[in-house]
Amino acid sequence: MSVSSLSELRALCTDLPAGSEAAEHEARARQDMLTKPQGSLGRLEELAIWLSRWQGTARPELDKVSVLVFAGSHGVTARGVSAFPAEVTAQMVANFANGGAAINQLARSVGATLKVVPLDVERPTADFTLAPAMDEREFLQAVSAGMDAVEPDTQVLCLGEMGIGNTTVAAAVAAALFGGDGASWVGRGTGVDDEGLQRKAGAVDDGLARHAGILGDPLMVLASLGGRELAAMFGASLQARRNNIPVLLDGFVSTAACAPLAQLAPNGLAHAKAAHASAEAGHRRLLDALDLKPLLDFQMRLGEASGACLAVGLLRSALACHDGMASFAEAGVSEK
Ligand SMILES: O=C(O)c1ccc[n+]([C@@H]2O[C@H](COP(=O)([O-])O)[C@@H](O)[C@H]2O)c1
Ligand SMILES: Cc1cc2nc[nH]c2cc1C
Repeated sequence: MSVSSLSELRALCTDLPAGSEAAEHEARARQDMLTKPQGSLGRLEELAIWLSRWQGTARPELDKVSVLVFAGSHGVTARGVSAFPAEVTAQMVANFANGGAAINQLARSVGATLKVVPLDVERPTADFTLAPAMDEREFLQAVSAGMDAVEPDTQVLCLGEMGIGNTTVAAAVAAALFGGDGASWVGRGTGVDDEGLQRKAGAVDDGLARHAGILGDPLMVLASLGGRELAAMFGASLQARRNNIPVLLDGFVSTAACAPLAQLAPNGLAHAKAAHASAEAGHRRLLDALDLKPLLDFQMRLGEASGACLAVGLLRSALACHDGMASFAEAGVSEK
């Protein structure tokens, strides 16, 4: 689908389906009949019920798990904000294609299909400290690419990215959406030293000052301070919602990219779970601001949808119980 104006995109974001309350209700009733004290499987129960709501059935399935990794390049890398050179983004796209990256192994290990979508990686966005990262046309193109990448029969979507410099970009987006200065949102990303960390905070502060006039508009924030892969993840999360597809968010960058949806519509991210708490400094604060509780805390800070992929195993375990357990009546076990 090609979104041709910001107003069209805004309208799409405010008219979102809410999932099936009936399926959620039925799934909860089933959980309460299974041979365990009610609630004793904790968040595993919640996951099965969440999948039921968004798949619209009390017996959800995970035969088609998709991992989308969007890649983009960033003008702000000129400010020395990453421990790695900008060309690593294109090099890693080649590595994904050759099957050599972490996400290739993780996706295979959980039976997920991996699609990598490079977005003009040879043409960086503008440095957001000097100009809007993307103009409206470029932004809408990236959002549309994200929407188009979502296959409607997907049963769970893992959303991730690759883009040298994008933890600075994500910090700028988070600061613009939720307030606070650069220093309060930046982290070490791929491993910058103390001076690099200061350069990151300075870049975010300069970006906030340059774009002060649009900070109240979540879509303009994403266009002006974001990047193509962030815009695409936003588009993919929107398209997933339009198709009632549950989403696993990955780390700081993936969460920041999708955060505007929560500001544009009440419960805009109800179809999404935070798969993990990234080791990137700002992630917990961002998750708190969005009222998202991470499923895992593995000190991961890779990106690539790696954390999201890891959480697919939890979903499979949740459904194994939801599907396979006997009820008290079936098993002849006495209730309390
Ligand atoms: O999303 C996260 O939590 C995350 C935390 C640290 C690093 N990353 C990945 O590292 C790259 C960005 O780091 P940097 O230092 O270049 O801003 C980018 O390719 C991300 O996928 C991602
Ligand atoms: C090697 C490398 C792999 C990555 N994957 C996601 N971000 C990355 C950053 C680097 C530097």
